[in-house]
Amino acid sequence: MRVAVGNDHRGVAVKYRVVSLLKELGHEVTDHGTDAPAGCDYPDFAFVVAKAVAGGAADRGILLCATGHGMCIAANKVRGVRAANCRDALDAEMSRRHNDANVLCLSADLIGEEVIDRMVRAWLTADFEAGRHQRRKDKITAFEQANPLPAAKTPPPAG
Ligand SMILES: O=C(CO)[C@H](O)[C@H](O)[C@H](O)COP(=O)(O)O
Repeated sequence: MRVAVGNDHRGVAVKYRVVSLLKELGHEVTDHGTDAPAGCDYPDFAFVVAKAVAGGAADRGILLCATGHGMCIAANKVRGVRAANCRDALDAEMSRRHNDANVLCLSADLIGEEVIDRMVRAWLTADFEAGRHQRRKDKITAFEQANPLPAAKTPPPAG
């Protein structure tokens, strides 16, 4: 799978671990995150990854910040993105099975490394169940199409 990854300054170390795991699992990774410890702004990275997924340049996205909340809020502003901020492997798996989440948001501060590994593995292997969940997903898509947000502009360089 082609996986776009993004992070702010709080997610640098965990990003390296996630990128390494993704490569080990055979995925093609594009790292859109910062490598610098200097404070920066999570929306700059969330929008790049979300647009890569929504536009088809990536199959999935993974975003990391201190809690995952900021990344998740920002990513879900991009039409076609279904970002889920998850805390454990079952949570991540359910975001795929019921919600067809295409972006996984992770907390770099609140989740242990081993749990993050399990989450990434579970999220990448779980399939959308469709069925009744397809109807609900379709309602979200229809809402997005009826209430379009303005297209996100390319964010300025971080820093
Ligand atoms: O948006 C967030 C929290 O809801 C992200 O986790 C950010 O990483 C965090 O807010 C950054 O905080 P900092 O004090 O500027 O490092």
